[in-house]
Amino acid sequence: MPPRCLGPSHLPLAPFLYPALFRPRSAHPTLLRTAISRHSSSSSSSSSSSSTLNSLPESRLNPAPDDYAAPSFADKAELTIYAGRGGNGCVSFQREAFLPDGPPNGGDGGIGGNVYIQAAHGETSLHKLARRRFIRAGRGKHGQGSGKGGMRGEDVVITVPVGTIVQEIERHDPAAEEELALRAYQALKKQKRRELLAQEQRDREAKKEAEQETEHEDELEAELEAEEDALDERRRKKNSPEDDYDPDADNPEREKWLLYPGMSKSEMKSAEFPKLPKRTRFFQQPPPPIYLDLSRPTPTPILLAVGGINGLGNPHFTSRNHPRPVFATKGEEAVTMKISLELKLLADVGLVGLPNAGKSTLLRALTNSRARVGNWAFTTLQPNIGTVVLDKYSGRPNVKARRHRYPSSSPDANADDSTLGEPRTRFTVADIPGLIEGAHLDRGLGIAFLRHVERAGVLAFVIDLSAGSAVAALKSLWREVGLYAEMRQEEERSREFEARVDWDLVSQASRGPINLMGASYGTPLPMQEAQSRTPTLHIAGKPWYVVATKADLPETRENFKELEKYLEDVTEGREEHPGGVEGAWTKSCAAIPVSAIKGQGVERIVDWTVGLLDE
Ligand SMILES: Nc1nc2c(ncn2[C@@H]2O[C@H](COP(=O)(O)OP(=O)(O)OP(=O)(O)O)[C@@H](O)[C@H]2O)c(=O)[nH]1
Ligand SMILES: [Mg+2]
Repeated sequence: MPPRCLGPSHLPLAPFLYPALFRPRSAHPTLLRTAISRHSSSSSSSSSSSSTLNSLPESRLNPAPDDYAAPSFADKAELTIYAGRGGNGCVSFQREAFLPDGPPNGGDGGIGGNVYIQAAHGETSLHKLARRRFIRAGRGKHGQGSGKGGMRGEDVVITVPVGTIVQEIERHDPAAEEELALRAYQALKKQKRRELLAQEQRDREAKKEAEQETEHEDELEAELEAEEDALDERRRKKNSPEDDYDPDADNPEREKWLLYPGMSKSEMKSAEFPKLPKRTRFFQQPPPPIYLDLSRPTPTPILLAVGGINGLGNPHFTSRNHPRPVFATKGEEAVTMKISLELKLLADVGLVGLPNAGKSTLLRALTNSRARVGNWAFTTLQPNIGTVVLDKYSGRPNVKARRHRYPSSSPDANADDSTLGEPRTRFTVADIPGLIEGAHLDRGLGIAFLRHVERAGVLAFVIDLSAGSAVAALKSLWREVGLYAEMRQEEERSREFEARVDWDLVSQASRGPINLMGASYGTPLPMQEAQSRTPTLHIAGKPWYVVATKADLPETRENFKELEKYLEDVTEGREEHPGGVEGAWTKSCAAIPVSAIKGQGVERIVDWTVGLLDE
């Protein structure tokens, strides 16, 4: 269905909104009435006082410079996460009256807690996580006497906003390191044994030769000499550092044992341990590097770092050789990981414009936002998100919409169940700081904020009709956006990380936390692959339109006419796309004249946007 926009006949607007220039589309009277009543009530309610900045009365849409709400916001955070280590096993024996040598009854330690991550609606910023910096899961408690097992360490779930990208920076996995140390030790041991055997062989051969060469007369003398030599040799070997080598002394496995408290050092040194039982973690640690693109709410938490294995109590080691084992095993150290979180807000519409174009005023006019407005460049320093409510819960939605889908989801992927198939009741609008020429080179407030509109379903270019040629402004904005998109694509291509979330599997998993690398989930599917396949055009492939704002100001009409003519040419193919991108979306390029400060014309934006989102 084509985007809908209200025709001039339905709009009791001032002549500066050029109704004759606006292309007629199907109208939606219900929406119109509510939208108009909302804005007229909001502007009339506060028309008594007057603003110091312009001649218009102070209102919600023309607020005083200090009338704004600035919620805390951070779109980047770096966290160090610590999974909990496992609790130690306990060495203990039953003691009772008339039972001096009771059986072993040491309890097992508790398993360490895991660290998970989950994307949820409702979260909009990473500032709390950025302040925390460290996240620790609970450690498993040690086992106790009388067979008491230690408590399991508490799991931690990191909740992030939908649209967060998680990247692993570094990790320390003691279990993997231990495994390496053990392998190195076994290789060394093998080599030593081989050397010893070779030495013995050589000695035997030398002795044999000496025996053959010796004459009968001095046989006795030679034998004595040989014996002396052998004795010397043995003495020399004994004093040599090589002979000090005790194959078991630096066995890394010894480190894993825990001995009965109060045992002397020599006892500890001479203690003989059985073979360590082979144990695996209950959850498998996802292999490095982790890369997650949480562009949809995750129904269940995703595992990041696995807690350590618990130690075993001494009853596990009772055997014929060790009827009263005075040892237990220690709990395993757990994974430590450094991750970076980057939030790309997921709004349906992204407002892109030069500084002071009127983006924040437009956001205020469209939504209940209290974004800061000021007559100077870079009033907005952080992205603002507002929600346009279409359904007033008065029975049926004001705008009939089909399905609400996430813009970044691939067509065949299952979206979050809670939002699929529902009529559209709202959409979100992101207002970002203004862009200046060279923004893609990080000039002005730079590209840092362009990523917030990168994922929007629709782009709205907000252009100030009173500030020079609107066509030139549009071209310059598209140039910046296009160059940014190019840079992002380069980045994506050279990215070595592979995403590892299989969203289909994630949505199938009905309950319990997700272990991405668990055997039951099979080979992980690189989600990024699915995503990078679709947006070859990246931002240029998205539907867009122009909001020509400040239309109430004098002498803006010609500028708008020129803009509209230009956009018509772009739609018809007579002019190339303003960003010069081949194959970019030019299906129905429209310019909507508005006076955001008076709340006039903004309802057209709502209707047009819904049309584009549902296209
Ligand atoms: N006359 C008129 N003035 C407007 C309109 N919209 C915004 N303004 C004024 O333009 C100035 C800038 O508005 P903002 O909404 O702060 O502009 P912005 O694009 O968010 O600016 P930055 O955040 O700095 O990029 C303010 O003084 C507004 O009152 C409009 O429709 N008509
Ligand atoms: Mg602003």
